[in-house]
Amino acid sequence: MTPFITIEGPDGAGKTTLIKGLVSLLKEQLTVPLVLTREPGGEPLAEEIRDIILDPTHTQLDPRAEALLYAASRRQHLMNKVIPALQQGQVVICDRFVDSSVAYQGYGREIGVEGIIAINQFAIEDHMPDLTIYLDLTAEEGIKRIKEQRSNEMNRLDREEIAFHERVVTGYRVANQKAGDRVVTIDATQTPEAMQQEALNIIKTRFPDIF
Ligand SMILES: Nc1ncnc2c1ncn2[C@@H]1O[C@H](COP(=O)(O)OP(=O)(O)OP(=O)(O)O)[C@@H](O)[C@H]1O
Ligand SMILES: Cc1cn([C@H]2C[C@H](O)[C@@H](COP(=O)(O)O)O2)c(=O)[nH]c1=O
Repeated sequence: MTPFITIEGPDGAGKTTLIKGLVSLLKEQLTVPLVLTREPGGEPLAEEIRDIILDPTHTQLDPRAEALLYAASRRQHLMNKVIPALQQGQVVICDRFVDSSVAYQGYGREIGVEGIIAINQFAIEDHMPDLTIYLDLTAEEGIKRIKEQRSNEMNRLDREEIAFHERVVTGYRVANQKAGDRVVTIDATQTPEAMQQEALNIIKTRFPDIF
């Protein structure tokens, strides 16, 4: 089976920027096809759920309803895009997956990790990523980047108070320590080019057979 690789990190850590550069490097070097996708979303119905979740006017969305919507979007995307691609021998790179729910809903919303893991086990069964690359940045730096460079595109989650984003970063770091070698951390204060090269090297070391 080809690998399922996820990219994680707090808002503004540089996931979108990293993925863009990494995908062009990978396309030159991989011997198998590559599918790039994202959560929430990645396929038509899941994208509709994304629009509901991230709409800045949906300020009344209940935290547990939000967690369930992320899990529903995840299930839909997993069944209709990720698993079929892996079965066809494609490498899947996904911008966010279940670790985001643990960090944002479990820690950020303070729902608790056990409940989030339970609803996500129902959603994903045993389909965990083979590798997760975590971009480590403080909440303050990530939100600063977004406010300075992308303030016209701030979604409902981006607009949360800084304490929420700090809990998200703490949550990621605690959860990563329990995840063993599935999660590899990259220092996201580096230049985009240095981060892309480091991510490429991590993937080459872990999955030499796809190059
Ligand atoms: N390594 C970097 N150093 C400095 N600025 C960066 C770096 N990578 C990305 N940026 C800038 O930070 C902002 C956020 O980057 P990007 O959209 O890639 O982050 P993201 O992790 O995808 O954010 P989100 O989770 O909110 O979608 C952008 O304006 C981008 O140009
Ligand atoms: C998958 C997932 C995402 N989130 C949050 C994280 C971000 O703030 C938004 C998605 O926006 P992006 O620009 O595509 O990163 O949603 C979350 O809270 N829980 C999740 O499971």
